[in-house]
Amino acid sequence: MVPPLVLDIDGTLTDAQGRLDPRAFEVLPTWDAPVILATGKAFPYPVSLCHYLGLPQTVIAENGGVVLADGEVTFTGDREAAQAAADEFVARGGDLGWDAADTANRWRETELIARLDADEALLREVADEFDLEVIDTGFAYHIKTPGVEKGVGLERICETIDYDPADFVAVGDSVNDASTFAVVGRSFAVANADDVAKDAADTVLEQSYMDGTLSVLESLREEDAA
Ligand SMILES: O=C(O)COP(=O)(O)O
Ligand SMILES: [Mg+2]
Repeated sequence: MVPPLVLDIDGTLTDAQGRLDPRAFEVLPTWDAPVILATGKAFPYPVSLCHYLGLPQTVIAENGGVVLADGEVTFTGDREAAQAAADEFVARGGDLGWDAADTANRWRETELIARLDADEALLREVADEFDLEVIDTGFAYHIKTPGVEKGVGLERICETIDYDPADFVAVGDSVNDASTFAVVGRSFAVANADDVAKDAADTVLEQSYMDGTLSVLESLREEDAA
């Protein structure tokens, strides 16, 4: 049997611009074990991706703030505190960087994000005053509750499905994947990963983005066939 997978989305199943690599449609629907998408994106993004990939909806969104397994959703993280911090950031002259529709945040339930061209120093200063943290995933700054992590979300999912976190193989690219890497059996950072993810991973891959992820999936299939 191939092992279950917990896969980051941006930087891991995408290219550098965040566009989904179409090879995901070949390899993920035919994976013969659970595939969990674990992302910093808002809940609708991984749900839609599961829908269009034809995968069961088992997802970790908002860096662990939102978890869906077996038709049940759970939330952790203080969205109101994140909103208060964001309002204060704007009051002090900051700009989250989104247009009026703000599709990056409008469905967020446990945290908020700012564009990478936002004033990082001011964002960190304000977040600190609200006992929140700021993480830089390489795709956005997340204003989040400390302790809300993808790895905790995976542990919660494992309480409802018949697997242990240690059964999983993880692939990821950034600081928000380190907690996943800490609880799974085997972890891989793609070559484009940040230093935190590289340090946390068991293995740093030679290839970047989906090329790196596919190299892991191919070798897992070879191990299974051997
Ligand atoms: O939302 C982000 O900032 C990054 O998303 P990811 O966790 O899927 O890489
Ligand atoms: Mg990522």
